[in-house]
Amino acid sequence: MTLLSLEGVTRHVALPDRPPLEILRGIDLVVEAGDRVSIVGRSGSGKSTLLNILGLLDQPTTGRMRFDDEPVLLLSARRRDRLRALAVGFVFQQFHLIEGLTALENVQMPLLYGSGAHFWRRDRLARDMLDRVALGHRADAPVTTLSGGEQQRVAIARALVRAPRLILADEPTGALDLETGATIMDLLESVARDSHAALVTITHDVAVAARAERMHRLEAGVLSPAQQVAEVAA
Ligand SMILES: Nc1ncnc2c1ncn2[C@@H]1O[C@H](COP(=O)(O)OP(=O)(O)OP(=O)(O)O)[C@@H](O)[C@H]1O
Repeated sequence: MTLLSLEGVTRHVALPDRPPLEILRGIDLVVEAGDRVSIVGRSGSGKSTLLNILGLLDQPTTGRMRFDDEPVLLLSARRRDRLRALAVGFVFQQFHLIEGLTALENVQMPLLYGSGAHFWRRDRLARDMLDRVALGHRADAPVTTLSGGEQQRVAIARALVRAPRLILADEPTGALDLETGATIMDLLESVARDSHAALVTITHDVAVAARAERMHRLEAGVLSPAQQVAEVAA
């Protein structure tokens, strides 16, 4: 079942006294439910711009995009925000945890704005998620006392606590050493698989990209499928 599809998607930015900047050009991409996809690109290739579109944070300038069979460009901003909150979990390079809060409170954050059932069960749901990332014993620790790898595990628990159908991971291992990064990818893939969520990883790290079932290369705003690691590394 197709979760997300983009057809001929572009993103232009208006610049004063100059023609618009074409950041993304003719992007075609299909993400199936439970898929594992990676997108590799150098700095400035348009990765963040594409991630914002995939995560319903920004709109394409032109083209077609469907999320869960809904035409994204025709949705109201309110409906799009709701769809994002329900269906998308984000994992970032710099974790983006709230420093004054504990691990448990961070994981509960997305549940504060969810349905009543989520809200009232937030303690149990967040503790279960922390158990799944093997951090149940640190639930009450302030996140600032955790290591980088542990903080990323909290961020993964937070991204998954509302059981999103799409997880967007933006350089998820970028702030971690090699070994911790590999452990984090193992964990991210396994919790995504258990939750039947599709995982789209955006990275410049070819080893991380090669873990996906399907690789793509983004170059100067053009996305192309890559069969082999050598194609994304080139
Ligand atoms: N609002 C904007 N106004 C002008 N230029 C922009 C704007 N947004 C993005 N760009 C330019 O578009 C290009 C792609 O930006 P984007 O942030 O998507 O790249 P990226 O691949 O994520 O880069 P990095 O890996 O360095 O974060 C860059 O050259 C950037 O400077």
